Amino acid sequence: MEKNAKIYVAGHRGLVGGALLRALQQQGYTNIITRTHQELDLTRQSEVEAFFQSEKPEYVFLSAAKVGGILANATYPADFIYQNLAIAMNVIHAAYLHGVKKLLFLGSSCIYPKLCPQPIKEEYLLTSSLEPTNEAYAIAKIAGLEMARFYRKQYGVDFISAMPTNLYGPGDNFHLAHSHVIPALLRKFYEAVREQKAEVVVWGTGKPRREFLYIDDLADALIFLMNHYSDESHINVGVGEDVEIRELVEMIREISGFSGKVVYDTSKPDGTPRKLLDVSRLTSLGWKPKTSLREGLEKTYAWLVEHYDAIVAREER
Ligand SMILES: NC(=O)C1=CN([C@@H]2O[C@H](COP(=O)(O)OP(=O)(O)OC[C@H]3O[C@@H](n4cnc5c(N)ncnc54)[C@H](OP(=O)(O)O)[C@@H]3O)[C@@H](O)[C@H]2O)C=CC1
Ligand SMILES: C[C@H]1O[C@H](OP(=O)(O)OP(=O)(O)OC[C@H]2O[C@@H](n3cnc4c(=O)[nH]c(N)nc43)[C@H](O)[C@@H]2O)[C@@H](O)[C@@H](O)C1=O
Repeated sequence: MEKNAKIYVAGHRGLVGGALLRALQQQGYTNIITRTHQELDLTRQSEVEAFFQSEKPEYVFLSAAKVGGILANATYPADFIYQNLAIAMNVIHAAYLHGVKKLLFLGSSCIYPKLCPQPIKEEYLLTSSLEPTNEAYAIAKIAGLEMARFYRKQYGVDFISAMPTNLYGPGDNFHLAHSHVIPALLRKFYEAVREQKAEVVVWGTGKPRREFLYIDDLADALIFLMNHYSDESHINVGVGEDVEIRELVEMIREISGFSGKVVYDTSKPDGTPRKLLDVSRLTSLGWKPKTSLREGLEKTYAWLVEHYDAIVAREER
């Protein structure tokens, strides 16, 4: 990407899009275009085509999506499949129609089978059944990455797909019911300390393992891929190591200073037992993450403490 190239970051107010915007600006990219969800609903085909027709972006990071944690995915499967299919279909097709030089589509490690061999290589896609709690979202994301691949095959366009592991960091969604595990637990422990609660409730058995990538490292990886990767296969983006949810809980408990009881609510789903990505394809290109889990959690906790009142006020509106 040339420093003055016209770059569209879709979903720039989200966790990923926000970090991408910061990283692109820091790296000296000067011509970035954005639209809020309210200004441009990417599920509306004619609006998306009109936007591409008038703006003619050269590069597109497709980081807009309907996103949520395990419970949101399991509770609203129709919303997850409809919105994510529509966004992928509309943006990828409009990018082809309007001559976008390169597009990066974002999926997620949940596209792989529930009981996949570990660590998960890119080629394990579609080799057995999906995890039921996020099947609808995974099917939409698989459709998106396959669409990018088929457009490359038929039309010769440079569309690539990245599959990140679970992400976290400043600017995440901290909603107690709809968010992912790290923002939910950071908030639960912070509130327990602040309100002197006796216990913190963690969902599931605590036995599943998850791999976590800090959001600024992801943004750096995505810009790296836009500049250095061009292949029909999607590519995994992660750190190559994972932790048990119980270990994560202990780290967050320590950071928060909470000394009460931790209770596991086993009526809540565990989800897939493990989804550790094989990141050798990415590391062999010369990219690796910089932020340890402990450091990333500390930074995100500090961010939450600073923004807690604003987060609560926004939820109450
Ligand atoms: N968070 C994670 O752990 C992971 C995320 N990913 C992928 O990264 C991408 C971004 O996720 P993340 O940043 O976490 O998600 P967020 O929910 O933080 O952000 C998504 C953004 O997309 C926007 N958006 C949603 N629907 C529409 C729409 N119809 N039209 C226009 N804009 C829309 C949202 O705007 P608004 O809020 O106004 O609706 C929001 O700004 C997704 O593709 C996801 O699959 C992959 C792996 C893990
Ligand atoms: C990124 C990824 O994210 C989702 O999949 P997930 O990895 O299962 O996501 P999660 O972060 O919500 O949970 C991870 C683990 O943590 C446990 N857990 C404990 N306590 C809380 C808790 O308080 N909140 C949440 N959300 N989880 C908790 C929880 O029970 C589970 O065992 C999908 O949206 C999927 O589509 C996707 O792409």
